[in-house]
Amino acid sequence: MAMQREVGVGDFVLLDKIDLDSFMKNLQLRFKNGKIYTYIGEVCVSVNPYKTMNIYGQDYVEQYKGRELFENPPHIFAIADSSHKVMKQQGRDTCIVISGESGSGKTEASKIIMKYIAAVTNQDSFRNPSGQKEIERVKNVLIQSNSILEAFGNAKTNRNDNSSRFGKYMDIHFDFKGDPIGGHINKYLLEKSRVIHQQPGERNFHCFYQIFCGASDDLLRKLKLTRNPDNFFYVKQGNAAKVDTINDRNDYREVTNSLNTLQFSKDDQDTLWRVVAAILHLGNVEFDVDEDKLILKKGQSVNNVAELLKVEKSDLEKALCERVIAARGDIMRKEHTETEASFGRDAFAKAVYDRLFAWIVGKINDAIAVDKNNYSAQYKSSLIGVLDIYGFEIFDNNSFEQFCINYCNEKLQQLFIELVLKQEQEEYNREGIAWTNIEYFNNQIICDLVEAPHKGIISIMDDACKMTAEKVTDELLLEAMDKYLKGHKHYMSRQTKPPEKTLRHKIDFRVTHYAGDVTYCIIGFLDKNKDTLFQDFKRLLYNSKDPNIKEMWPEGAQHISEITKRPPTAGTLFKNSMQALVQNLQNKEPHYVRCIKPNEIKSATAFDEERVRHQVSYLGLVENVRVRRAGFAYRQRYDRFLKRYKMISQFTWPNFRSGSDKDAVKVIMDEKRFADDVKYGRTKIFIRSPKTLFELENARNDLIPGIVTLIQKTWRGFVARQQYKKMKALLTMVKCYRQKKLREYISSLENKFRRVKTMKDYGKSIVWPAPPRSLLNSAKMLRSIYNRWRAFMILNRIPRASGLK
Ligand SMILES: Nc1ncnc2c1ncn2[C@@H]1O[C@H](COP(=O)(O)OP(=O)(O)OP(=O)(O)O)[C@@H](O)[C@H]1O
Repeated sequence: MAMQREVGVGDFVLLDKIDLDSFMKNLQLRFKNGKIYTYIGEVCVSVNPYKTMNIYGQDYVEQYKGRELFENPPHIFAIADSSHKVMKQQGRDTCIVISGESGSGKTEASKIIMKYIAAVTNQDSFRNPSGQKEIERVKNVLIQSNSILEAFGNAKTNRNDNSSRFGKYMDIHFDFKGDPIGGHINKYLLEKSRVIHQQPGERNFHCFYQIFCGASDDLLRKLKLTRNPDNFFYVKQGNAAKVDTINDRNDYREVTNSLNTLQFSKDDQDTLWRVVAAILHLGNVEFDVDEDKLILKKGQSVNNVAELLKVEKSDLEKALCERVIAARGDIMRKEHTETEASFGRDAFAKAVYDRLFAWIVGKINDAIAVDKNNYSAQYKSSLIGVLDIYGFEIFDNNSFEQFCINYCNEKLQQLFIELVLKQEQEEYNREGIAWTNIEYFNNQIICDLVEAPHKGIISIMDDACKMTAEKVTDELLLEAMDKYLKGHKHYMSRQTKPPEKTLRHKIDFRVTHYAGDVTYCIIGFLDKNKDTLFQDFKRLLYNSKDPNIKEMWPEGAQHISEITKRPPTAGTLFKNSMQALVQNLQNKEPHYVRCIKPNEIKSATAFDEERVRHQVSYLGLVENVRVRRAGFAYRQRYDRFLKRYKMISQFTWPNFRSGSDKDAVKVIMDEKRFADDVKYGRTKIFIRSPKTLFELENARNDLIPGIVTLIQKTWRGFVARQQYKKMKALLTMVKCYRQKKLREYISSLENKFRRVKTMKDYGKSIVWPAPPRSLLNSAKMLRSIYNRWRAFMILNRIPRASGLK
């Protein structure tokens, strides 16, 4: 809560005015000053710094470990720590939802969170070294799974060199001590169209290039590949086919290491690269028409595909050129047109890759699953879910994919608002403070527009897909949508609203999302929703001699007569997965990281105001501030509040002795005349306006120098007194020591010289003991006294008169 020393405000809730302009001003000010994190209550807004920040080291881990959010400047570590703390202390499942557009830093954020959790766990390892090893293994496996997922699920796009082309939800399971013991990954909507087509300047998935740079000559030979990707149609269209030799080679090595760590067997790895190579060869399969008959152009590609997928070449050729259809109960084969054949080949390539990716995720899940033998059910475990999912997308041309992604955002936003409101209301209830009803945007109406049974867009699309294939077109689908949705507040097309000239006739429709209007082009919706893959391909792969490939295509086992059974459409599958995701998240204590991309040029300094403004709107951030604030800008527990501000009243400084913490807080607020701006809950104080808090902070800051001087003075006095005491004690010790040594010396002399008078030589033969250093002078004096005495005794023996003779 050190907001005074912050740049701008560290929490948007403390803005004087809640509107987009004030929000932007604060965000920009903080970004320019290197503050990339800002809170909205417990939500962390993160702006991609596009440079290495020195804020993730061990020193920062120590600073944030076990601390409350308000104790330190805003940081993503604080969100990770809070999530881990709730999970560990209250045994509740938590989740961290990370959202933002492509390149805004979601994946980096999820990696930072995972590394933080790895850094703060498994710390009492000395008690149980074998347990420690297992936890270290789990952490390592969880982190290494990233490089595999990135190789197969990420690609270079025009917006991000390492863009995740799928949504990811990862559960990390913890034991009762809060140490990670395993995990599970769910993937959503892999952008499989990238396998067959890339925009200019973009690349296919990384693995397609890694293989050319990293694989040994021997492996390349087995995969029937040359080192040059330009020979393969599926990787060269983006004009970015040029591999980044060093990076791709290093990444290949890293992936191979990770595959080994995650226990992908040699056979598994063999399957994996064979399938990737098969797709590359499939892209080179071409068709021709010879005397009205569809034929495959001559070349090695089909042979290569068949060999790599371990299927019969003749079966593959058949599947590429014709399909089985059921007509009035009869099973017949129908030859493709050339267009159908190319479409079928591409659908095949996409589906094979999609299944491969799903299989990889499944294998990773096997490797990171909680070991039930090690952690028996009696140990209650909790989890943290990390959701790294695509943000709202609006392009010049929006298609089925953007439609799904935006629907996903709509649902998550709805969930977010619901959960924040629920949390707020619960807190108000607990504290006995009356809830102020606030107006907020209800996304449910848009979610319904998409997902409602019978009259939602997905349902209308499904109905269209069920109609006899030949007759239905995208145009007819749009007509059906117009018919059912005409008059809906959030839907329009040129047909339902003719004056809307920006919409193209029979091509466009527009949805008013919470983040703004998005125009979708209907062309391709039907095909993408149907996601047709001819049954022949499924059977072909089910009959592969490679058991891994067979395992990827279980539905190929269906009997030929079952072909008319329609699999669920892409839209319905996505809708179901979103509904399951939301249901899953609903049961968890949520934490949010909202990522923002400051510019399009990957610059560490540029702040493209217009682009950021859009993102702030798409993420609904100003709405978040309004809901979070719900009448009160700030709230805090009495004990913590008192600890921070007790110095500003003479009645509470240094200690308040006439009542509870709440009474003390009341005394402060009354004395400073803030009583009208606050409400007193059962355990917390609620402050309405940020101004009050700033004034409290100012008062505190004015007093701090005096207090610091006082503390320094007291401390210095204390230290000096301690030193004085120590010195005195030391002198006494020295004195005692010297006296002791003297006593010892004297007594040894006494012993030696006791009978000196009776000795003939008066003790000349006596060896003097070495004196202690501190008595060197005294010893010298004693010796000279003795010498004089001895001389006297000798002279005394001589009669006085003898010398006179
Ligand atoms: N905290 C950070 N510190 C330094 N650089 C960062 C940080 N966050 C993001 N970046 C930079 O921005 C790039 C894009 O980030 P990231 O891949 O996480 O975006 P994303 O939101 O996951 O995008 P996509 O949706 O396309 O996958 C990173 O490769 C990295 O260079």
